[in-house]
Amino acid sequence: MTAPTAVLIGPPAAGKSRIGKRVARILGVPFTDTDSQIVAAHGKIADIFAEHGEPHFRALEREAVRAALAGPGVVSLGGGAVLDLDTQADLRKLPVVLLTASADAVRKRIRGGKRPLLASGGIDAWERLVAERTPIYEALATRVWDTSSRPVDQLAAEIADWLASRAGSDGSGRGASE
Ligand SMILES: Nc1ncnc2c1ncn2[C@@H]1O[C@H](COP(=O)(O)OP(=O)(O)O)[C@@H](O)[C@H]1O
Ligand SMILES: O=C(O)C1=C[C@@H](OP(=O)(O)O)[C@@H](O)[C@H](O)C1
Ligand SMILES: [Mg+2]
Repeated sequence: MTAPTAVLIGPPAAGKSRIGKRVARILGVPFTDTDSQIVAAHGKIADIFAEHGEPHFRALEREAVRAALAGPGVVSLGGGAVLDLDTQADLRKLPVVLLTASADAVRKRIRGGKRPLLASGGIDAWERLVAERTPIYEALATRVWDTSSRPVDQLAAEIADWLASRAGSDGSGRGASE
């Protein structure tokens, strides 16, 4: 059965989409970003929230996550995907990389308005989301990288090295000691 090489989770603007893509390229495996899948099938995330509400977005997201986790390669999730209990159960069987970032680092990264949950509240809203979700992120993480003050290339190389070094260690990729 095909299983993802790794799944990237973490708060909005931690770098999941950008770093995940780079890790996949280094390893020569496919890359799937669940938000991109949703946008391709259903249109812009901000429009989905505005027209149908967050619960509808979460249902579309769960389906995109389920499909992505059934395939190979590196999978980057949206920041709120881990709120879904079925997704939490799925992630317990996989190598999960948690990307974190400080509020100072993220403040510069969240301009542009494509994240509806941050559209009015900015960095304060981000900090509230992170406080609520941190227990879930930490419970699911196999390993954590902080992206606040290191370049994408360096972080991606380290994550790819780590994944390559554990490949085939016990067949699950999840590892015994973490
Ligand atoms: N390590 C990093 N250093 C500086 N900027 C970064 C870093 N990682 C990501 N970014 C930038 O932050 C923004 C959000 O990155 P993105 O990959 O979309 O995050 P996420 O998918 O976690 O929301 C992008 O503009 C990206 O280029
Ligand atoms: O944290 C969240 O609830 C969300 C994060 C976004 O993805 P990124 O984490 O890739 O920004 C996107 O899925 C949507 O705007 C909701
Ligand atoms: Mg993303």
